[in-house]
Amino acid sequence: MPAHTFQTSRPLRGTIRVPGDKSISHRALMFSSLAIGESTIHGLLEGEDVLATAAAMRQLGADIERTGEGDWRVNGAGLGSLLEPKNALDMGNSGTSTRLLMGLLASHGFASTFIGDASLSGRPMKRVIDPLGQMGASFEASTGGTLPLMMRGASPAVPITYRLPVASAQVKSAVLLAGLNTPGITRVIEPVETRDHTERMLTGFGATLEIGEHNGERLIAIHGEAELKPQNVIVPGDPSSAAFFMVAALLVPGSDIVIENVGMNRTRAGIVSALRQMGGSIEEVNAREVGGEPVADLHVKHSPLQGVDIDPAIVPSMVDEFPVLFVAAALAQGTTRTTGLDELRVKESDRIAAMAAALNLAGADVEEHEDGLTIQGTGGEPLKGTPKNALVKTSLDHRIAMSMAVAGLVSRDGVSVDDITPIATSFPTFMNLLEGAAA
Ligand SMILES: O=C(O)C1=C[C@@H](OP(=O)(O)O)[C@@H](O)[C@H](O)C1
Ligand SMILES: C=C(OP(=O)(O)O)C(=O)O
Repeated sequence: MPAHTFQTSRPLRGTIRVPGDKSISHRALMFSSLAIGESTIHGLLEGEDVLATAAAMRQLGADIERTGEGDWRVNGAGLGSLLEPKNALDMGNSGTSTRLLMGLLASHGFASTFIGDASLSGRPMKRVIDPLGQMGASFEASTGGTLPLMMRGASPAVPITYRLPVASAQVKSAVLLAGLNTPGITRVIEPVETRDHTERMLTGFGATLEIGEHNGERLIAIHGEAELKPQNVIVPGDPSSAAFFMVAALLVPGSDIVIENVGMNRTRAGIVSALRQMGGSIEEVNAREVGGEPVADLHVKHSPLQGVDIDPAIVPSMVDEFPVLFVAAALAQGTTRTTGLDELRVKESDRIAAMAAALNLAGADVEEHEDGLTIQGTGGEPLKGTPKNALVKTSLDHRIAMSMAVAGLVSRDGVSVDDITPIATSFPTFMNLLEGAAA
């Protein structure tokens, strides 16, 4: 467990690029593995979560090769031709790998076992077991529906119409991926829109999807027994990773940076709106489309921030960015109130409790509620930092580690975190980029 102390930073300057989008990288590997023939992927995130997906797709019969930095080549066997895995599929720390692959394999007629680390083994899987069970898959899971878990897929599976009980792109995607190899039409109703990479990318790979409306809610229909065609995928930079540098540059006096090539998909870009609402100067330059996704360079300058009430309707479009938003709020002028964050309690850690504990330890004024935090900001004064010999608990959660790294940049005595290894799950170049930007 390598601990690390993050100290006051010089201004962040220059132009940086964050690694490829994690959600898109997982899907690029999965969908390429289902297409017959050779796909290429450029800008793939080479973080541990995505590497877990690559390893699993290899176990299922895909031929996957790294040809250069972020460049990958995939030869897929075709939908329905995946092989029964000989060993358990090790999903590491990754909820996305687990839930999307469970969906995909639910309509393949063989058994697979899913295992993961201590964090992933505590996360709820009933949310995918329920709809996939309705489609015909059967399960042996730990009591409470957690990993380790054995699933036997159904062949043929039964198409269903499923209304999402939680706003989750992972659950939506699991059902749609199960629908790919299911005769007929599988439908998902989404009361609250979540990230739409699965819909966009499956369409790009040649599947037939219809997006409509049902009683005012978003309806996605996928035609089963699809034939996917190989693609050249270009992965845009991850807005969830860029968020750490946005907040760092807003908070550290004198900062002025450009973060190039950041994905600005409407269903992901809530953090930019929220930080602007707080008074942050974030300018979108050179807006363009890359690989079917909107992308821009973000010019971020140090700004005094104001506390705000965050509208819970924005939550799905920035669900992973709340830990670092809490850090921005801790340095803002006045009170920030967040609500509707129940889903944060079932991420890699309970991110509401973990950030309340971490920020309070670092000298912030944070009150925890059932579904959010209320934070009294310092008005730009540095946080005190963690007391001597006290460490922030990161609980196998990369986003807690990186958020508290940003807090350390604006602290008097530094912020010490107990373990920085989880950062490699989503952002293996974080430490180098941070050092470079503040050099
Ligand atoms: O579909 C995806 O790629 C993801 C969906 C979100 O999870 P939920 O669907 O559980 O909210 C998000 O937190 C995760 O980092 C990636
Ligand atoms: C929640 C996250 O990922 P996952 O669910 O894939 O573990 C995340 O990256 O913040």
